[in-house]
Amino acid sequence: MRYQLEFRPIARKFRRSLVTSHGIWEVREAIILRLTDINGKVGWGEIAPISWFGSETLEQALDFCRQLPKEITQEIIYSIPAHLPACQFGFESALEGLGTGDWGLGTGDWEVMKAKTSPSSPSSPSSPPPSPLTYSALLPAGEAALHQWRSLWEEGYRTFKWKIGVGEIAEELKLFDSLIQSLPASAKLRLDANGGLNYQQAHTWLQACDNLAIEIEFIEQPLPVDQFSQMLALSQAYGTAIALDESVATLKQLADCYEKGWRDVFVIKPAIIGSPSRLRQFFQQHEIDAVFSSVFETAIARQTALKLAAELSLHNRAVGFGVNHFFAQEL
Ligand SMILES: O=C(O)CCC(=O)c1ccccc1C(=O)O
Ligand SMILES: [Mg+2]
Repeated sequence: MRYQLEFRPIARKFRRSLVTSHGIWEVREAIILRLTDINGKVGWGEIAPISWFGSETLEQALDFCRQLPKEITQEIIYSIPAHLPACQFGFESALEGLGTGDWGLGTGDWEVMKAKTSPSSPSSPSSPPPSPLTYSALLPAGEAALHQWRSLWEEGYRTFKWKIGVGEIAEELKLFDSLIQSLPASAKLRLDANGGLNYQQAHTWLQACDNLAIEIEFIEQPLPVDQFSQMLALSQAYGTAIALDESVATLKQLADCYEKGWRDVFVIKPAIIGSPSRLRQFFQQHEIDAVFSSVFETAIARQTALKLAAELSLHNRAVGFGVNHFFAQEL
């Protein structure tokens, strides 16, 4: 079977810029692609790389799309190289979705699709859509988290994630204390350092979490990717769980970390990890404690990512897809 390929770059501006220990992120760029078979059946895909996280760059993804013929085959799609993981995801999910109309995305039209995936569209709700999954809401970094959680709580979120390793540690520990004090007892909180702590600071944070009366669900990626053995030591030294995220950005990294003995939490970002079929294979072979997470994709990649989450997550972990409040407008 041959599929006609079309693709378009898109850009969406964050309502509030995303602040992590990697810096400030203002605009989410991605590529939307459409496959059409000879019967006119359409499949949508989205390539949403994050190069600072370990995937290809948007430019590399665009170059890859541009050098493809106008008509492509399944063989081409399943042989996309491992250094283009977001492309593997985008093309494979378009192929998988061919002719399906799940979640009201079953349109063949670019303009209709554009409206459906825009942040202001009612079909990309800011509250979680009905599904067996529970959702975690991403709080803004710094002090803004102290009041922002309330509106998210009202939308129905009960799990929250707060970025750390962004400001001064003493200041952040104070804010953390205030946040813990103000959150209802039934709320769950996870912390995400984006690799921004040093070994000493990681000890300080884990100690602070272990000392609380309530449980912090986990600390995500406390140390940089090259400090795997230190993170393994930390995960054995503290009661608070540690989740790897940047360390397992791609399937190869996921397999490597598992091989090297990681049995704590794994954050899985389906849209950048690589081929969905190989991700399924990995989950068939290994029972891992996985948390599925967004990369600020549109409803197109989100649909496939959440389908994978519903299929593959074993443990009762909220998925990190409560992020729509970060988006405002299309560019
Ligand atoms: O996982 C979540 O809860 C929200 C998504 C998120 O934090 C994120 C989104 C884009 C890029 C990196 C990250 C991250 O987890 O570090
Ligand atoms: Mg993270």
